[in-house]
Amino acid sequence: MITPMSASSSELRVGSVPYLVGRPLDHGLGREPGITLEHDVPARLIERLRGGEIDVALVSSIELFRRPGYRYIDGIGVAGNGYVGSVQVFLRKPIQEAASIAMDPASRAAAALTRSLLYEREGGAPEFIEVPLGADPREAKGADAWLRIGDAALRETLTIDAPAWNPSEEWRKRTGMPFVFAAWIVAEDVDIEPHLEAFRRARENGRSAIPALAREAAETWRLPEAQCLSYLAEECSYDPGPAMAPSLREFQRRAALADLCAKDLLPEPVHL
Ligand SMILES: C=C(O[C@@H]1C=C(C(=O)O)C=C[C@H]1O)C(=O)O
Repeated sequence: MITPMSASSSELRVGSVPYLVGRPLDHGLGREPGITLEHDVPARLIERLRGGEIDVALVSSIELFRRPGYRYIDGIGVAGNGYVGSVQVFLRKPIQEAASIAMDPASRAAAALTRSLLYEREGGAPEFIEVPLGADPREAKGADAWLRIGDAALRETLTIDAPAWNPSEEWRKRTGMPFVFAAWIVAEDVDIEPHLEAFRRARENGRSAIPALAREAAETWRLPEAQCLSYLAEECSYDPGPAMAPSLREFQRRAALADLCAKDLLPEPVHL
């Protein structure tokens, strides 16, 4: 794979999600010397990380357990404390009765979480319908429910009182832990250490920017500012800290049981 000429070999090529939930962690990162920052949906970021087109990505935690050689920045990531308005399984039938669920094609972590939580459902797991990238899972033929992530899910949640099942809330009930949706995943042989300070600064700047981010989102989407703020500041957390590694391990254990990842990969944490 030929890398773009604009990225010199010493530049760290960083990817992040295009959703509001990524902003508190990547704030100003693209203006740091030696770093280029691009946004793309999680499924595409993973392809680009695997293909060597990017070096680091704020992306689906499950990827850590699907390929050897990754590391991750410890202590920071996109985590759900419980209910999270931007990761929803919207329902046409109650979750216990849904025979088929269409998956958001952009998602990898929420998709694996949903599958692993329903793996041992009483009466058997539902069928999971994969739809192509760019397609709307809501339109999948015959689906009793559909998973949606990101801004589209958040806006649907806050504007329509649609029945939904919340995977992150279910995870909290079952495990008592926050759920880590996304981590800064570092590709093999990438020298992240000289750039760690920039990632720490982005997190600090992002923390201070949360009220402004909530205000902007509320204006753009014509939503109540208080709800956007409670989404960013309370439902989501960006500093899972020492809870991060045990939560990731528990996710790996449960996902491996459902055959969704390797049970024995041990990605190394990079201390910030
Ligand atoms: C909370 C979210 O976390 C995310 C969910 C991801 C996934 O399902 O693969 C990946 C990165 C994050 O964007 C969200 O997108 O709403």
